[in-house]
Amino acid sequence: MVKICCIGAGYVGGPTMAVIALKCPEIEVAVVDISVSRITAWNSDTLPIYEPGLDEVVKKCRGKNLFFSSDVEKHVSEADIVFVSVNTPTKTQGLGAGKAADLTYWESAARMIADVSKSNKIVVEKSTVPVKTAEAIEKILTHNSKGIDFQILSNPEFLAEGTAIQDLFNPDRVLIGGRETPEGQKAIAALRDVYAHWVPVDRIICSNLWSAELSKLAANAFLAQRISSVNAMSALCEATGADVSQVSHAVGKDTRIGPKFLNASVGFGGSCFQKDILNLVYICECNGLPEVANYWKQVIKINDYQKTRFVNRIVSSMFNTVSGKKIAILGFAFKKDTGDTRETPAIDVCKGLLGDKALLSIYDPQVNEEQIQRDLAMKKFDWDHPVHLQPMSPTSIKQVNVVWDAYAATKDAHGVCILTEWDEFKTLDYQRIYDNMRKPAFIFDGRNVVDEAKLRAIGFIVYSIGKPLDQWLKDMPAVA
Ligand SMILES: NC(=O)c1ccc[n+]([C@@H]2O[C@H](COP(=O)([O-])OP(=O)(O)OC[C@H]3O[C@@H](n4cnc5c(N)ncnc54)[C@H](O)[C@@H]3O)[C@@H](O)[C@H]2O)c1
Ligand SMILES: O=c1ccn([C@@H]2O[C@H](COP(=O)(O)OP(=O)(O)O[C@H]3O[C@H](CO)[C@@H](O)[C@H](O)[C@H]3O)[C@@H](O)[C@H]2O)c(=O)[nH]1
Repeated sequence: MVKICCIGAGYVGGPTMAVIALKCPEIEVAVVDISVSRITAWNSDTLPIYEPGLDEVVKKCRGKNLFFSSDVEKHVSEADIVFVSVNTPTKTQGLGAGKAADLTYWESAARMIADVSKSNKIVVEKSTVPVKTAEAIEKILTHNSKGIDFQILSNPEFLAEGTAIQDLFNPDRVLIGGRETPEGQKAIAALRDVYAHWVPVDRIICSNLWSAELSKLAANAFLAQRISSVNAMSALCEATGADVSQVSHAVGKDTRIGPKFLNASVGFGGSCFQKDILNLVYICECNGLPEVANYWKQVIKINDYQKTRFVNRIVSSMFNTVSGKKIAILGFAFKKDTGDTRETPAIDVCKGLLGDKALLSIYDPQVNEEQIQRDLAMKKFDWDHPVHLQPMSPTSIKQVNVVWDAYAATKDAHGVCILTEWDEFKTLDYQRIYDNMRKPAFIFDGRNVVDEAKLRAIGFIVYSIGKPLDQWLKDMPAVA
């Protein structure tokens, strides 16, 4: 029986391995992690991550050919294929701080693999890593190999959160990079056989190692660039009276451009886009390509601009101060259908409003108070470390109140900000919300989910990203 072990039971390792176990009943899959609490949660009825469809897949395989364990060394030593799906955070100190990927966790996983291995292994990079990481890992493994043969493959993951199971069941492509030697090609074939259990072979792309590593960074940079492009347009739409939804629709109808990923928003979030672009920028700089680095840096700059612009709109339209005013925040996750808050634009918007002394009442159907307080207290990039190594927040922020209902959040509020596109925000009883708010009552829609005309008819002053402005907002221009 082929044995697979995945180091890292996170958003990628957990769902990816659960799907491999489901689709390949004759393969034994073990997912291991240094975080005991994560493993305990994977073995319980409440999984550590919320992802539609994940519970069913885990329930079908857990205890049969899918195991979650904190006995990392045992499972690694027994495996034929070892996936490494650990954190690759942005460095916060030292060379490349604020940009370069911190490979501490990757390196420690590689050294552990070398230490405990007694048989030949294929080691698969699942984490997103800088180009040429495979070479570094190869050096660590071969210098400590005790005669064991290690083949390194790059198999980046393209799943998006909220649709992870769907994406894993039906991927646009699976990418496998390996050495162009006979042994490298044999390793590629072995991994291809695993995916071929359910992925059509024409969607399994094989390449050299460096192309596979770079393709992951490139794909995320292109996706994020589309959002920054449409967000840049949204600012111009507000200035000119154009409507960004109409512009996106018209532009996306061009089959060369396509309609996806053209929704203007308060900014992109999530654990990957910013981190991976910063990593790409650093690699360009290290390779003596400052123009290319600056080109990609702009994608992040526009994203930061969009979040600041949103906060400035709120404050300026509410008579240039939100001090002591209750503002309801609807949605805190970085997108709908996930409880993940990593790099969510809500953190920057909330911090901006708190900086102007607002009182925040936050509601998100999947994010609890402890998480929100941690996020608002944490320093930039600290979130991307194993949970038990993250600094604890010393105190909770008193101006922040977390509630479990949109109506409680909005009661007596001066303004409402929609920061995640949860479906339930489309069908709220906005008349009831308006009746219970202070007047004038404002709605700032950072996701373009509400029907502005209906809300205006109720009496709200409405701001929707990239849409023609109310007279009120035109009269109170925001400083960009
Ligand atoms: N989240 C996504 O949607 C996504 C998608 C594609 C790629 N990625 C990439 O995949 C990687 C993992 O991302 P994630 O979102 O799953 O992160 P995560 O933080 O959810 O999970 C990583 C896990 O690795 C564990 N870990 C760290 N070092 C370890 C070690 N030495 N031994 C055992 N366990 C260890 C941590 O405790 C943690 O549970 C990152 O490189 C990320 O960029 C993420
Ligand atoms: O038109 C759009 C599409 C997305 N977003 C925002 O962009 C962010 C990222 O969304 P999405 O890409 O759907 O989610 P992620 O889970 O971050 O997935 C991205 O990052 C993963 C990690 O690398 C990759 O595997 C995926 O392919 C890539 O889509 C979220 O805040 C979205 O709200 C927009 O603002 N407008």
